[in-house]
Amino acid sequence: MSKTVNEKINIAKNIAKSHYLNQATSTALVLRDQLQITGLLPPAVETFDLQKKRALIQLRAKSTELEKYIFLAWLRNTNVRLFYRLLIEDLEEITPLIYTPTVGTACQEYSHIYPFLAPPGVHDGLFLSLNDLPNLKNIIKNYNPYPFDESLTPQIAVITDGSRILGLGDLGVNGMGIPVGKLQLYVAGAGIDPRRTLPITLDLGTNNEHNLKDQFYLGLRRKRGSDKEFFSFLDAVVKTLREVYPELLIQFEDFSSEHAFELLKKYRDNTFCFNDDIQGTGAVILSGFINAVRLTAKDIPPKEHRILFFGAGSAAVGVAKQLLEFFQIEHGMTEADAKKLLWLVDTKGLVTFDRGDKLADHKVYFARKDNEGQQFKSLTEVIDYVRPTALIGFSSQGGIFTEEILKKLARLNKNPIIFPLSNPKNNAECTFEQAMKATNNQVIFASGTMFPTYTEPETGRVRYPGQGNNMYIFPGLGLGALLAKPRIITDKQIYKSASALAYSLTDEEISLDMLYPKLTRIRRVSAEVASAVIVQIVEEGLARDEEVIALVKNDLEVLKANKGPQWEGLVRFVEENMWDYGREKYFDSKI
Ligand SMILES: O=C([O-])CC(=O)C(=O)O
Ligand SMILES: [Mg+2]
Repeated sequence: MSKTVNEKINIAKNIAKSHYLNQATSTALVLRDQLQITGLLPPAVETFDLQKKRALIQLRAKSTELEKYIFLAWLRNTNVRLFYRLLIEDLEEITPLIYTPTVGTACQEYSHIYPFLAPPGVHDGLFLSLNDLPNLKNIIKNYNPYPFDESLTPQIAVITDGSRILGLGDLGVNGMGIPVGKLQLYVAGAGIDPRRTLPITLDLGTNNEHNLKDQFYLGLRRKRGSDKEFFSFLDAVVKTLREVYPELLIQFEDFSSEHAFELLKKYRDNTFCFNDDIQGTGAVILSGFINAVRLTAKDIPPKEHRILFFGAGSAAVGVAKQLLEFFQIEHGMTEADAKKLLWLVDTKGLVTFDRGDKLADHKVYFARKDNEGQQFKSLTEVIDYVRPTALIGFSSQGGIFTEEILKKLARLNKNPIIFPLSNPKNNAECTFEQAMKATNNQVIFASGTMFPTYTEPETGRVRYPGQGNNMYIFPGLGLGALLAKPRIITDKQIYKSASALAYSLTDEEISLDMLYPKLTRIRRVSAEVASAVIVQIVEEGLARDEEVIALVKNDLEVLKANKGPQWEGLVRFVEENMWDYGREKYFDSKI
């Protein structure tokens, strides 16, 4: 419904200081008069381009990554569209500043940098503490970043309890940087409307002694309580969120492993939700693995891979489960045979049935039974025993893939697959450069946080590290689900997101041996991921959006008649539904 000029001005007056519609120095003089803000801005009227240029210069003048993070947070909270223009147009430069690795430092420092994050009236996200239990509904309604348009209710919430932030452990409410950061990637990567995102941090206390002693720590000063307390609080939060926003998609993020698995089990069949660390990371690594299998196919038949996980938390087990599906679906293996290709190592060594300790539930399924009573403790011992073709790190132990380990892998394989996936950068098990040098440039590599490219000294050839980060999956997965409107997210939808990502590589990317597409293509890639998810939702009979159902059926017919490229109509529809910083112009100088 289009608004009349007067309505627009009324809205504008109400929100003259709105961070969303703020055009600052781009506001036309006539509009400044109408809004009664003449004199409150310097006289020059600038273009959006010039504003962006100044913002970039200011950003680049900051001397530390944390200062850049603070600057960008301030920009986002005062001028949303300028911020997103910067992020979208300079994605490779800005993403590491708002997300991993810098977001890790920002979370560690959150209580110290807090006052500079949000000007009055602007909220970074919603905090729900145990003390809020009696009043959850009203508090949830307090979070309303755009009260002037009732259609702009939240569509996606990213929720953490701060108990396992990246590989940094329990950071309590300081974990707020993560939901905020992830939702910015939803906007940049898949065009979710920034006004419809809801970052939530739950405060159930923290076991982080450093935070508890820090005078500036902004959360409850108490330790985390029992599982019973945790699950009943989560029940109340999820139930109330669904009452207030029945169509809300919930992304669980950075919960401690045990809780993460339990929450997913509890809610996956009755709530519109997924877990990013288990399912999103699982999908993104599966996708990189599909391409790694392709690259090594002439030397290793897919069914002969031997995959060693160093680290056995939520992400590792999530990836292992998806690889299991891959070998069954794509290579016709039985579940039992596929499981034999996977080994898990935790802090006590190779995960075996007869190790003598009580295994956490999520590890039991993958515990080896064929170890003939032998136990293997150190990584070196395990590697000598398993002789892996692929080594996947989820240990949060920076540098643990030493030169010796990397060389061992290179002796065992022509092209060893090495994925040091722990975040942020300092926790990565090795760097790209180390892996290239130790393997004579033969490694097939992906990390969780992006490393720089590597130039082979002998040939001058530039090599590209893969970034196996779930930011290639969750934005597209979320967008697809929001458009098709299923009531739940199924494993098959997640699987389809992974294969769509794997097959989204262009010929150029394939010729460069890349495992993942270039980050600069993220919107197109997200559209392809979203489309694959939508098709799956329709095929499962779960779609509730008539337009989407009709589109998929139409594309199917075109496909059957061999008339055009697969799902092109759908991909276009998805792209048309992406928010863009330039699309709305309430403050156009014409009004
Ligand atoms: O945020 C990231 O970079 C990936 C992720 O979910 C995690 O490490 O927990
Ligand atoms: Mg995470």
